[in-house]
Amino acid sequence: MTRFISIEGIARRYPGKGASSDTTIFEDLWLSLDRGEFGCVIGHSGCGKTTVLNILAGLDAPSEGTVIVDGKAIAGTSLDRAVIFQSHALLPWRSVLGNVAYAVASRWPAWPAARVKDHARKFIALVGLAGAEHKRPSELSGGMKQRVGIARALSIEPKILLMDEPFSALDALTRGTLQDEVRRICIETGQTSFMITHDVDEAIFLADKIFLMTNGPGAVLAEVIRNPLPKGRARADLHRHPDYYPVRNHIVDFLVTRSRTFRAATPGHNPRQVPVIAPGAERGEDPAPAHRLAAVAGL
Ligand SMILES: Nc1ncnc2c1ncn2[C@@H]1O[C@H](COP(=O)(O)OP(=O)(O)OP(=O)(O)O)[C@@H](O)[C@H]1O
Repeated sequence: MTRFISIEGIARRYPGKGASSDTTIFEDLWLSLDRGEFGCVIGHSGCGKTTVLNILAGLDAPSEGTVIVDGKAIAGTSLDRAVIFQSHALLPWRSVLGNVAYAVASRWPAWPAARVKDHARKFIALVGLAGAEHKRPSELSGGMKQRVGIARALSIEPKILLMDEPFSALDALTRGTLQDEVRRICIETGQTSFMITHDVDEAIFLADKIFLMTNGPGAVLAEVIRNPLPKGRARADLHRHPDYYPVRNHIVDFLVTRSRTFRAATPGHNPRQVPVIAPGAERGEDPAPAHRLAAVAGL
């Protein structure tokens, strides 16, 4: 089956200082997403999550391996891949409309100004900022700025939305509201998305697939969790679903212990055949071994 995003055996190494050998941040990483899927990467600081996202964005290049998006190997940045960072990076001298319209005009340079503005307004409304089009970034709250960042990224109708901890700088209430909006928009628009988070609940709420990375250096993709929660899940009720704690406990156990010991404890691990598991999918049983799916994370 052809995957929409296919990361094929990538590694990232940095040269060592002086005579010392190279440092391998992660290696032999294989993972894939189908069109319209939402993937989240979880792993400890330094395992290379941002590096993977930067490689997908074309901002960095792998030392080995290839990334294929929609059938083509990526080379450099592209408006097909939009990135939302933790800090919003808005142009301070432009209004909300100006910031989003700037991206739209870059994507479709031949469009007349009125069409660019109409298109930008549609996405500003989609993130709940209708009425704030004329405001400058200095007049907006952190949450509103991040909404502008989301509108700007979505307005160019990217093939992939890449998000690097987009909500981590926001207060809990705003974070929750924006998680709801991103989920709604991604489902409504069929947006393929790849996100880094340290927040286990955020991953369980948003993701179809959760990629668990071991600690770096020399990190590997250990497992892929196929989220067993129903598509129509609501954030407020997440903890009431019978599959919620099995998934959460599995991820937390991984982060607390197995992310550190995984490589030594799993000598037969095949990075191309990473287990795909759905903890708790058949309720009340020991999750991990019982529900290993036959599928693999790579090709
Ligand atoms: N230019 C560089 N030269 C050497 N090492 C680098 C360079 N850039 C990044 N690294 C190292 O690569 C590793 C992975 O960095 P990365 O930011 O991808 O990790 P991360 O998992 O996203 O971490 P965090 O969760 O803290 O954001 C880190 O140990 C970092 O020090």
